[in-house]
Amino acid sequence: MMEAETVIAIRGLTNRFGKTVVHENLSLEVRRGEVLGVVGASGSGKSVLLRSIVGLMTPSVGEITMLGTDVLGASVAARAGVSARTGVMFQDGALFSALTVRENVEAPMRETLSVGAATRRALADLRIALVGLPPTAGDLFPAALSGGMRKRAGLARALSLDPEILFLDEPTAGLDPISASAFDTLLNSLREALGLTVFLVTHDLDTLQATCDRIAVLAERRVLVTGTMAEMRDVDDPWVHAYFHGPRAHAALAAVGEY
Ligand SMILES: Nc1ncnc2c1ncn2[C@@H]1O[C@H](COP(=O)(O)OP(=O)(O)OP(=O)(O)O)[C@@H](O)[C@H]1O
Repeated sequence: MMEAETVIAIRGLTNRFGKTVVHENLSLEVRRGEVLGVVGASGSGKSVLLRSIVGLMTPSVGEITMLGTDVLGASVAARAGVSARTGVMFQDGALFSALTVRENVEAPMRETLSVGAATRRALADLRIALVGLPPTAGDLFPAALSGGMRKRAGLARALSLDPEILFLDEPTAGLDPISASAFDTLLNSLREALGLTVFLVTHDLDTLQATCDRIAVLAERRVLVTGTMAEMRDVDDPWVHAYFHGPRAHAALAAVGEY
């Protein structure tokens, strides 16, 4: 079998804030087409890792290659070229409250695509339909949306430029279990339809079970272990054991008949 292409390679990453060392010599690879779930205790540096990769912060030390570009050493233009091939959905959706959903989805296009207003609008409406929002949602402001709809709107904006890699920070946090499960289903169908690579930060064991090919555990300032959900159950580490054998893990696995 051919090895899948590596689309993100992180080597020797160190992040510190003053005396706090969040990451030290961290390495991780993400392969094309996979959904990689990133888990770890609160404060283990999941968000800092995501922010380092997408260029929202500059790591103290290390190398990050994304889609073949050394992003930390790249020119602003090269960096922007890589960003245009990725989409990011932040935990609260991070929508502009003064813009409608459609305008939010159009925002990344305005900076990157040289297309007219009508085409931009049509592309935005396609994304809105893709994430399962009704056509009327395009004219609404974020404040008028339910939590689940706001997540979908954030996802539509992350998909604005038809990205190859999608970054999701806690996409199901704050959703009721039915909405969370609907989001997992949506992610699976989009991933299939669009051939996405997904970097997913989550605490949600049901989401890990339902969507991820591989899991990376952040602990001790690095990626302690990577593997499938099943492999995580055999990892000999107190945090990993507690997380993947706790009552919530049992419930998540029981739901799919694996326990
Ligand atoms: N801009 C910053 N300045 C100083 N410290 C920061 C900054 N951003 C993050 N940190 C620190 O880095 C550590 C990791 O934070 P991060 O938000 O990545 O954790 P996390 O794993 O995403 O946690 P959670 O699961 O609670 O969201 C924390 O100790 C945090 O206080």
